[in-house]
Amino acid sequence: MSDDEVDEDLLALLRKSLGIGVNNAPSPAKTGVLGDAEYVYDNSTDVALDMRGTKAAAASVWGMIQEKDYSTRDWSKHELHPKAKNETTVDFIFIMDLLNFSFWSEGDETSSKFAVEYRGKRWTGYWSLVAALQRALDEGIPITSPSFWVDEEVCTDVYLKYIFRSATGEEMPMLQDRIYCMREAGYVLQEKFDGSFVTCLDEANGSAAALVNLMADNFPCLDDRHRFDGRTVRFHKRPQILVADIWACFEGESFGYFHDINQITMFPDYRIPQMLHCLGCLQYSPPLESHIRSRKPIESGHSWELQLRGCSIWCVELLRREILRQHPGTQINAILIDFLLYDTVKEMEEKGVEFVPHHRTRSIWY
Ligand SMILES: Nc1nc2c(c(CN[C@H]3C=C[C@H](O)[C@@H]3O)cn2[C@@H]2O[C@H](COP(=O)(O)O)[C@@H](O)[C@H]2O)c(=O)[nH]1
Repeated sequence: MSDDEVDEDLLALLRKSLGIGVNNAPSPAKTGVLGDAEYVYDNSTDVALDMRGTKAAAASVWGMIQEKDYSTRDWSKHELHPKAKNETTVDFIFIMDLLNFSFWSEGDETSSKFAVEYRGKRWTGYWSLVAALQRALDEGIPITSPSFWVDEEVCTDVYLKYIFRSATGEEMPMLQDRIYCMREAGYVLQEKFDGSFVTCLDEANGSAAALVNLMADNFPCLDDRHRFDGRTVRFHKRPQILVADIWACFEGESFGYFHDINQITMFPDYRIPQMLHCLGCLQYSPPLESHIRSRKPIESGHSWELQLRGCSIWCVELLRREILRQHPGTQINAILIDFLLYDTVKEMEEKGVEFVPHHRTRSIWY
């Protein structure tokens, strides 16, 4: 723990013991990830939100939701997403989101990036992961079983390299880190949760926030927290998208029931900030914009990266509030806005739309 972390905790302890500031404890909405995102937004110097752009974007996001009749049902419509509403699908989503990070290629867009051949198609990005998992299951490999991940006799690194083999000359980015995540998560599930993620769901007892915290507290490779401007900020992108994927897949029923699902925020990755900039919601300072346009890397934990992630979370929260203001009573949350933005940016990319590039931070957090 660094010095200023100790000071902060000591201060909190002192305040509590003196009864100072207790009654102005942060409102429920301001604790957790959303509160941390707002703190980053309030203290950002290289990323800003354009209020006019955000207002206009709220109208177009609402229009897209209406036009597509977008809902949790869309999750299962994706060709590669599992369809069965049972425990095997929960296991699939766990390994999928455990490894759901960093698919962008070091090369420029023309180079042959990592791709997985499956069902006669070449899948890239996030879909390359989903395709590799489905392909492994088709080949009779128990890729969703934690007991397989920890059996280093059978599930060797070489075997995993085969399982995640590429259809191009470029291997899966951060493969060794992914293998490490599988081993670590496998041991944690075996030692603490009877070898199954369903036990974690049971322990969370229908609370999305409890499940996110349980994952961040027990799975170090999911504990997506960083130091920003003298404070620890939590983004917890993969625990949150895991909860969201289960909620959407099961359409809020059975394993997907969470009474507090609306506490889940946007998932700060590298795609949505790009889309929010394209929509005119996010603005970059000239040095940051030129850095991103020239595809230069930004180190994990750098202030620029944390500003991009934190301001994106806060931006989607403002989009959600604006949609609710324009259309009171509508059933919309940060998850559906996020999913829609991701799918839209991928559709636009398919159509060859030119974007300002996404930022390039190599990390296991997203
Ligand atoms: N914020 C957010 N980030 C998302 C997704 C998804 C896919 N979710 C599916 C489930 C429901 C939705 O309808 C989607 O069909 C992947 N990612 C992240 O993007 C990056 C991959 O980008 P690219 O290399 O271009 O595929 C990587 O960090 C990955 O973790 C999302 O939905 N939201």
